[in-house]
Amino acid sequence: MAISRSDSTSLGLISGLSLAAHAIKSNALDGAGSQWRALKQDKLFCIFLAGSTASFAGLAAREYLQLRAQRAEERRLALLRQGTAAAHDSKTAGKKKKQRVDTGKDFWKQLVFLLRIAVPSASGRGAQLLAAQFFLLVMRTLISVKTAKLSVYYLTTAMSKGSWTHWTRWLSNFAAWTVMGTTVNTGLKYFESLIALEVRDKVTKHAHAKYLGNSNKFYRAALMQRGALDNVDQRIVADIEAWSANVAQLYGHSFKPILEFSMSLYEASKELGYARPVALFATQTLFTIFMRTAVPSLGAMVVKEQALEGSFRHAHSRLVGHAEEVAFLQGAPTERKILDENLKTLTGAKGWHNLMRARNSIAEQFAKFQGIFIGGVFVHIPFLVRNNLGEAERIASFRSTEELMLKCGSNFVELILLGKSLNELSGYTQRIHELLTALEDCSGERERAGAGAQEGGSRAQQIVFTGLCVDTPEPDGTSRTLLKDLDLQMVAGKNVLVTGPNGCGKTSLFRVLAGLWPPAAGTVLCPQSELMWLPQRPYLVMGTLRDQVAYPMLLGYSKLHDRAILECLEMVGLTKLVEADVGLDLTQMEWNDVLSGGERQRIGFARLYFHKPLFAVLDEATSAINPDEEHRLYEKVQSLGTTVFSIAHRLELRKFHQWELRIEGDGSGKWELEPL
Ligand SMILES: Nc1ncnc2c1ncn2[C@@H]1O[C@H](COP(=O)(O)OP(=O)(O)OP(=O)(O)O)[C@@H](O)[C@H]1O
Repeated sequence: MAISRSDSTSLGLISGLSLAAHAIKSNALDGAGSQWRALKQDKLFCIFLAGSTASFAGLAAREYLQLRAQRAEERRLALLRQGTAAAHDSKTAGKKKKQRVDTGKDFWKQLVFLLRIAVPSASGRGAQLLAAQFFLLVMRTLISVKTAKLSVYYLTTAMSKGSWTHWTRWLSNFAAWTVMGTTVNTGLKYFESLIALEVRDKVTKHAHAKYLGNSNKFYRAALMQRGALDNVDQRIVADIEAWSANVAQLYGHSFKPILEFSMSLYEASKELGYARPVALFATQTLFTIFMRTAVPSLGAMVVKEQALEGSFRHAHSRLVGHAEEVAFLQGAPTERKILDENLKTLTGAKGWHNLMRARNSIAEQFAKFQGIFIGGVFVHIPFLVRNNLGEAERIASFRSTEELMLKCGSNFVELILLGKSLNELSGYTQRIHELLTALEDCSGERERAGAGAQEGGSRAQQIVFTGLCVDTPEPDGTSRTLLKDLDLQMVAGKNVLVTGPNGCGKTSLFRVLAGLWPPAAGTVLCPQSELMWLPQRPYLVMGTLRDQVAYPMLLGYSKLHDRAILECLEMVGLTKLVEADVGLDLTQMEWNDVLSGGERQRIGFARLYFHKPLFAVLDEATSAINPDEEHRLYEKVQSLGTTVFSIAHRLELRKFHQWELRIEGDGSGKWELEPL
């Protein structure tokens, strides 16, 4: 390694370039000719060159034409569906609403917001993992930079001089590198997966806390589309996972190139000085900036793809959820068509984006190869013109310097490509940020301002509606009046039967009572913890038979309340479900699939008997049960001291109630209360 710095850098940058230009000019014909001769001699190479060029260009062109036609067809159908005027409106509204997904100021703000959730403290597990990863990253850089130069130098010297001493040095260097490199690389991969998992865990739990925390936000976000969120499940399950993996990867892949670049540059500058490398990277930066202007935003593509993935997944889960109804109606062909349509839209969009990405890739590859080309010119020239070195020394010095410059160059390209990864990340970041902020305020103005259902205190023994108005909650302002100025006081022991035509607002009244819908006006006083709702199709939780009865308590395999639960099952005539060997531990993958409609309603009553609330809303809760059994179930409710609101169309139920609240359902919000 005997080249002194003054030797190597004595050739000026401009004079070096002019020497290179002169050499290219006088040898250009020879260069092209040698390429042509090489091609002519290698027929196999020519066949594969022609084949790969034709298949890439041909297939990409066919894809382009097909996808363009499909997109045009989709636009035409959208216009037909919405009507030209509506389509125009939505198009302009879409334009207005369309947010630019890029790596600007908003992205960084959102990213910091999410990272604070993922790594909440400097001493937590997340921070510890990041610190450990940092040590490994620096270690890998040290190994790769320090050993690369030595390794290439020893090997080239060994080969050019036929020196066993240098070859043995290379061998021991390589052996040490292999052991350290394997350990460090494995550690890096392992820590990256741990970081991704930790980040996912933290952000998902945060989303769960918002989604399933107080005030039933999951109901408002998922069912009532508050916050205009599409596919909340997709965002929580898939987007957070992809975002976490991207963040973990980006952390590792941003440190490495920065460190390796600076260290390789420092080492290479000992041979080349700084002027050439700086000129090289300045050219490459300018070239990349120029190419960038032509490529589309990856973030926007990610946003669209994830939304379409969510819709496709949603279409599948709807089929799973309604498998029996679809099977009875023999709707399989229709469902298949719906699913295939969803898939076509998804693959169409992804195919189009892949074409855009290919365009992107051409720009990147160009940036990379021109870097190698210009780098080559800068690094080769000083060694080409230097005559004061022996052959072996010249080759060894050149190879080790070239190796460092190549490392330097590839890290520089990696740094520039970080922009692309950040761009992809911005898509996920936007979707998750949207989710969290929408959940934060999906209660909406009216919910926050409205009186809602007020907790009446643990000792309150009554439910009081005062001047209550109930409207349908249409977010676009087209709500209808269901109930107006309802004044009703419900005291213990006085059951109320709520009647009226379909869609008049019977269930809606109790949605307001439970605090799911805000009242349009008036107030509701209700001991929420003493109120239970039995719908027509009771919800069955994933878990044991005991969990079905104890819900919302989740007992799992605890036998603490087994006696009470068995009694409740006996009262509703469901002891047949308790199998001798497993008892209440019986677990089903999906309870809805194994219980009949009547059995599910009986589980609802068993739940009511188990919890013994002061008040219960029975919403068509006995519609699948025969009248004799219905009678027995109602008597039991009364004997437990639970006062009920019943919504029912069957007149036989009147005898269990003291009052009837009749809702007109003619849009005026009128109602009548009569003693029975
Ligand atoms: N999430 C919702 N968003 C907007 N409107 C809704 C929503 N849920 C129900 N509605 C509307 O509110 C009205 C009252 O519904 P509700 O379920 O209270 O009727 P109901 O009197 O219980 O009817 P039924 O006897 O058929 O069960 C219906 O017209 C329905 O379309």
